Amino acid sequence: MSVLDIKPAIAGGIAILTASVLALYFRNSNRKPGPETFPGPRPDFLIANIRQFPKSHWKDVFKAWKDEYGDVVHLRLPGTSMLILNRWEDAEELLTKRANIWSGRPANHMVNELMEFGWSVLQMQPSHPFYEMRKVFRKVLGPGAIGDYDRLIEGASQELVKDLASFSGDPLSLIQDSIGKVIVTISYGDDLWRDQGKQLVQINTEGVDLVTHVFGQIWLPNIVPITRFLPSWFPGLTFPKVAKRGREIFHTIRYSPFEVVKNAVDRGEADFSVISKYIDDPEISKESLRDATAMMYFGAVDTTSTSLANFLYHMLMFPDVQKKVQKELDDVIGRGNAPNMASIQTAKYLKAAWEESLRLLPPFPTSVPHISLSEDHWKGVYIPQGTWILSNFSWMLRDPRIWGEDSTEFKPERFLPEFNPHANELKDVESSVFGFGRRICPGRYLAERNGIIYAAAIMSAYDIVPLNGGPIPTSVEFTGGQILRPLKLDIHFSLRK
Ligand code: HEM
Repeated sequence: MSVLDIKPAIAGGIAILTASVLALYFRNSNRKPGPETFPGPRPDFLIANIRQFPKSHWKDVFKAWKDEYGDVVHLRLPGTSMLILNRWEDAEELLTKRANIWSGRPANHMVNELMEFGWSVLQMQPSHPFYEMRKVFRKVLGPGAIGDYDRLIEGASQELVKDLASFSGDPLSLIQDSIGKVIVTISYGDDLWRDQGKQLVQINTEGVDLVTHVFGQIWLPNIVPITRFLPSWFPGLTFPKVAKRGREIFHTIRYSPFEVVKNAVDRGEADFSVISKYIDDPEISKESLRDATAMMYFGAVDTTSTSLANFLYHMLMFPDVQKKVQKELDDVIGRGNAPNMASIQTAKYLKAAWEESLRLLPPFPTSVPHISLSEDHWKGVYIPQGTWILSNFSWMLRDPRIWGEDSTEFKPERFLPEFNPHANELKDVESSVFGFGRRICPGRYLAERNGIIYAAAIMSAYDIVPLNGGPIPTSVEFTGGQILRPLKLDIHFSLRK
C-alpha cells in the first residue's frame, strides 16, 4: 500500500482530518475485545501495523511472520484487524466450514461506488445477486458444461503453437493474447471477437490495470467516506478523475458486448457463445448472465496465462521432468499429433507436473481477502465482525507437515501412487490454489482445461530450452505483486526433431 493519492498543498489538512478519524476508529475498536491473543508484529500508535505491512512480496514477509509468530498471525489496520492463516486446516475451518461468517469481501468505496464496479461478483457481498451470479458460473463453467469449450481451446492451442515457432524470449504476452481470444470467444462468440475483440481486450486490460492500481493505494474516500462528495474541481484531488475513467471502463465492459450479442440473438444471427446459449435459459436472469460473463475476461486471462508461464518456467529449469512429460505425450497421443482433451486423459505424468507447478508457484500466492460478516469465536479468541483474512497459499502449499521434508522440491512423482505410496492422501492442490469456501474461483474448471491443453500442445511440439543454447539459469527473479510469476522468462521454443 502506498500513500494518499493527493497533492501536498492540502495534505496537511487531510492528515489532521485523517488522524482524527483514525483516532476515533481506534477508540471505538479498543472498546471491543479484539483477537489480541493471536500474536503478530507490534502495532505503532495510531497507524497500527501500516508501517510493517509490506508494499510488495507479501508472501516472503508472511513467511517470515509465520516463522516468528506461528500459524495464525494478527495485524491491526486502521479500524479493523487482519488474520493471516498459514495452516491449511485453519483455512478450511474458517473459510469452508464457517463460510456463512467468512465469505465477505472488504468494502472499497473507491472501487465499488465511485468507479461503479460494485456489480462485479468479485467485489459483491454475499446477497441474492451474488448467489444468482455464482449460479450462472456453475451452469456455464461447471463440470456439466465445461466440455462445450474444448474444441475452441484445442484450436487456439494449435494457433499458439504456430506463433511460438522458433520464438525466443518471454512468451507471456503471446500466451495472454491467445487466452484473451479464447475467453472473449467463449463469452461472446467468434463474430464479436472478429468485429471488436481487440477493443474489448484493450478495455478489459485497462480495467484490470486500473483496479490493481486502485487496490494498491490508500484513497481518501475509503478512509473518510464523506469526501466522496467533494467536487471534482476541488484542488489537489485525483480520485474523481480516476473514478470517472473507472466508470467509463466498467460501463463498457458490462453492457457493450452483451448488447451486441443480444441483438444478434434477436435477429437470429448469433453464433455459439455463453451469452447466445444461455440468454433464454429460464433458470438464470439475463442481468446475472450479463454480469457474470463480463467478469470472465477479468478473472481468467492474467491468472491462466500465469499458470502456463509458471509451468514453462518449471520445464526450463527441470529438463528431466520435461523429457518425461514429452515421452508420455508421445506414448499417449503419438509423436507429431495435436493433443486434445480426450487424448490426454491418460497423461498422468503431465497432470502431476502441472499440479506440482501450481503447488510451488500458485498464481495468487497470498489469496484474495475475505472478511467476517459477523463476529466469531475461534481457538478461544473473540474475532469482531469485519476482520480480514488472507490465506497464505504459498506457505500452505510448501508446508512440510503436508508435503514432507522435500516440500520445496519440484517432484511431480509425489502425486503418483507408483512412486509415492501416500500420493492418494495428499491434499488437492487445486482446492487451495483456487481459494476456499463460497468464494472459490468459479472459473477453475476452465482454467484447468485451458492450462493443461495448452501445456500438452506446447510440450509435444517444442523443447523448452535456454536462450542461445546457454545454461539453465541458476536463479530467476519473480514478480512481487499479487500475481506470482517469473519477472521475465528467457526461453527458446525449439521444434522437436
Ligand atoms: C489458473 C487460473 C486461476 C487461478 C489461480 C484463480 C484463482 C482465484 C482465486 C484464488 C480466487 C479467490 C477465491 C477466494 O476469494 O477465496 C478467484 C476468484 C475468482 N475467479 Fe479465478 N482463478 C483462475 C482462473 C479463473 C478463470 C478462468 C475465471 C473465469 C472464467 C475466473 C474467475 C474468477 C472470479 C469471477 C472470481 C471471484 C469469485 C468471487 O468473488 O465469488 N478465474 N480465482
